[in-house]
Amino acid sequence: MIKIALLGFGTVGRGTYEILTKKSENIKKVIGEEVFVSKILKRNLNFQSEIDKSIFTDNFKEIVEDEEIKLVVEMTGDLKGSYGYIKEALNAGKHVVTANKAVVSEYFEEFLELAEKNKVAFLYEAAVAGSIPIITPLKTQVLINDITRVRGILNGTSNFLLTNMQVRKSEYKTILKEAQELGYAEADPYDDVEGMDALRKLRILSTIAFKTKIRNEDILRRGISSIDLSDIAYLNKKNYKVKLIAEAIINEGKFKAVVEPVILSSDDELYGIDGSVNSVEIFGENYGSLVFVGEGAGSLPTGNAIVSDILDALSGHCYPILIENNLINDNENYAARYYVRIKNGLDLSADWIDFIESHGDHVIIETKEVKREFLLEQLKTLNIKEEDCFYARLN
Ligand SMILES: NC(=O)C1=CN([C@@H]2O[C@H](COP(=O)(O)OP(=O)(O)OC[C@H]3O[C@@H](n4cnc5c(N)ncnc54)[C@H](OP(=O)(O)O)[C@@H]3O)[C@@H](O)[C@H]2O)C=CC1
Ligand SMILES: N[C@@H](CC=O)C(=O)O
Repeated sequence: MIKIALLGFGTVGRGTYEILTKKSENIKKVIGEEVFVSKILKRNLNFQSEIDKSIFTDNFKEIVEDEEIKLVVEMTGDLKGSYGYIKEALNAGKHVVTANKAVVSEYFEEFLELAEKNKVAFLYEAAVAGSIPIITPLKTQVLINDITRVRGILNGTSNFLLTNMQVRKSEYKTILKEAQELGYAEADPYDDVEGMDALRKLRILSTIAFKTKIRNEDILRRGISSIDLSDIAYLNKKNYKVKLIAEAIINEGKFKAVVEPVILSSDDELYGIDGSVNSVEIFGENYGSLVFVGEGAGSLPTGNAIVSDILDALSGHCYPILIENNLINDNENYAARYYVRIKNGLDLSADWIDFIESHGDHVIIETKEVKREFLLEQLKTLNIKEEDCFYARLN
């Protein structure tokens, strides 16, 4: 019997436990032994449980000091706590599997080094794009294929929000509440709607894909919280959709990386990716693009990615990642055409504007191709706060 411990028993922890229990016979066949959850860490032990309460603990020492526990699954979402748990578990010679993109994106290289030093696996498939197996195939792809671009919808909550605003014409706040109730959103949904969560996932994906260290602070970010139903109605009329897109691209030793709302026409690969579904496209020299699609959040979808990692860690099926490039950040040259919605009544005769249309108390602008920084400067000059306007890249 192989003993493992779960840290956290919320949306993801419960999904993981359910799959491990339901599929225990298959898992035993592959691993050769029963994989048994012997401890579950929680902060609050005063709760109703359908499973034996004696396996719950609020004391991490009971897990890290138990030599029989070979693998720890971190699913707490707490940045500070999880950093300590993961570090201690790796140093204690235990494999670690996590769903926590906040901690992975912050301490990625440190955890990889610790895992290597202690000869254990450190796996994080569930931290990027929920159910989609992307990390594992990407690690293989980079060995045989130069990846030049990664692009995707990496946050289920914001996609659920944008889809439902468009389809049901419901208000932003109503749908965000639903996403929270469905267990899609982060503890602080700011991370979802302001693009932080997608940025962390892009940091992990692009670091692996481009074999270079791309940090959270190397990525430009703009969220969707200032969108309103007037933007959706305007875009809908033109048969466009807006999506929060994460994209990183390399060109001649330089990279650009951004998370921002993008307006898509119906011929775009990501146009039909709706609800809490995510999609990742990778572009490689041996093919045009590979597209991965699947549920981006939720209990069983994420639990599925966790259990896949548990199987890989226990059976030794883990490729390392390579960091061998030193690409230069070229975000200052990031340029695009933008849709901008701002209040009416401003003096807007400017040569960066391609098209302008008045809609009651606001105007809609389509810009010429401008540097992103230039657009932000123009908005500042016009005295427009970021939260008082909505802008999105025109694809
Ligand atoms: N929800 C989703 O769809 C997805 C989530 N993730 C990631 O998975 C992780 C977990 O998310 P989710 O399951 O939704 O979160 P939940 O809030 O539903 O559950 C968190 C669990 O962790 C426990 N916990 C929190 N902090 C600590 C701590 N310091 N020490 C011990 N236990 C702690 C909580 O215990 P208690 O209740 O006792 O406080 C709770 O059981 C996060 O990193 C999230 O980003 C990744 C992909 C998808
Ligand atoms: N909050 C995240 C959960 C999965 O990573 C999301 O909405 O995508």
